[in-house]
Amino acid sequence: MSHLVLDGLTKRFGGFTAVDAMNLSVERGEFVSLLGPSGCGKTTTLQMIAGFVDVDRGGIRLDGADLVSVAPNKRGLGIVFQSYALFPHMTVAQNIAFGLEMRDVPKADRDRQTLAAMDLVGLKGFADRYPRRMSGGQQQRVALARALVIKPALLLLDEPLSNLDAKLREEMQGELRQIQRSVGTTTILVTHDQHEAMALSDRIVLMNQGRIEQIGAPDQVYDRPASAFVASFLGKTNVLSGSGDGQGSVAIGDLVLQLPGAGKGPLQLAVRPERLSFAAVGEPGLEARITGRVFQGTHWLLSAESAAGALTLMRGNDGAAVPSEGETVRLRFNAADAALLPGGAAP
Ligand SMILES: Nc1ncnc2c1ncn2[C@@H]1O[C@H](COP(=O)(O)OP(=O)(O)OP(=O)(O)O)[C@@H](O)[C@H]1O
Repeated sequence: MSHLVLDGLTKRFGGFTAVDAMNLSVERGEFVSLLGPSGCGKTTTLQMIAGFVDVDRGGIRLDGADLVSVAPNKRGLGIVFQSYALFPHMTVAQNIAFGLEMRDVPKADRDRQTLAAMDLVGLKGFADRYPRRMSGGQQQRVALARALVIKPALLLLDEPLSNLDAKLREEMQGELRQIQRSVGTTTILVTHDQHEAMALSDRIVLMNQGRIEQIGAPDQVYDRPASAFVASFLGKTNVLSGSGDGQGSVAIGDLVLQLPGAGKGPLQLAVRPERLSFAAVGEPGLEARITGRVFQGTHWLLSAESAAGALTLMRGNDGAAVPSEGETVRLRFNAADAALLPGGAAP
């Protein structure tokens, strides 16, 4: 049985549907991210799981038992928000121990569990510190320890790292993942940051306008986007126009690829910039004119125009010549690196 199940979960605000019949099953110990643009319904979904927003239709089940009818404070969930929401008048240890106190855990056990939680998040020795004398990263560790110390059935994280600067955020991502693995708590993260979702998650739920566009492991949604929306939201991608012969052959310029499942007539393919390379002399390719190039340290990002559409490609900074603006190149890619987008293929 899945640990957490959302079954046709729906939320409306007036006439507006913020979350539209969402179905999702999360396994025990899984780290799942809800990812999508602002306003797509991520936070509303998380808030329904937490019990802070009422469910209009559909169900939420934890270990098979209905969660919707359980009061928010009885759901036994650990929650960390973007704002640390620590009690300013309490020390780190008091902040962390608060949930245990509410649950009438005896003092000796409380102290032991609080110390263990501080250790877990790397805050050993901070017991008597007050939150205002701590950095943002440290405060967020306290919030995480406070959420985990009650051994929650689920850990709900709403943009927990977005107040931190880029370098610290990256460090904390690694730590958060490690901590989650070591405690094994089923975790749902809300984020609009694709890199964060890819770095942390076992699976990503890509949302758009209250609906799920795709669910899959990070490499799966990145490499095999199910829609043009997913392809463009998750990293840079090229949407190229081609034409199918109805028998699995697709022509993109002079390049002909075998793509089983491709229909007849005009269609669209998503190809990542890093999967485009230059065709060898005499090899068929898609002709493209370089329109710009930007140096990024480890690589160059080149923009180009072709008959199949505008595109972006990458060249590693490995000493090889990089074409200049105005130059014409011929590009190729493998059929395995192209994702056929729905809607583009005529029957
Ligand atoms: N209490 C409310 N009353 C009316 N509309 C609401 C309410 N809460 C959310 N909404 C609307 O529902 C939609 C989904 O909001 P939600 O906060 O879930 O999006 P989100 O994906 O988490 O976005 P963000 O990343 O900006 O937080 C938005 O259009 C929002 O304006």
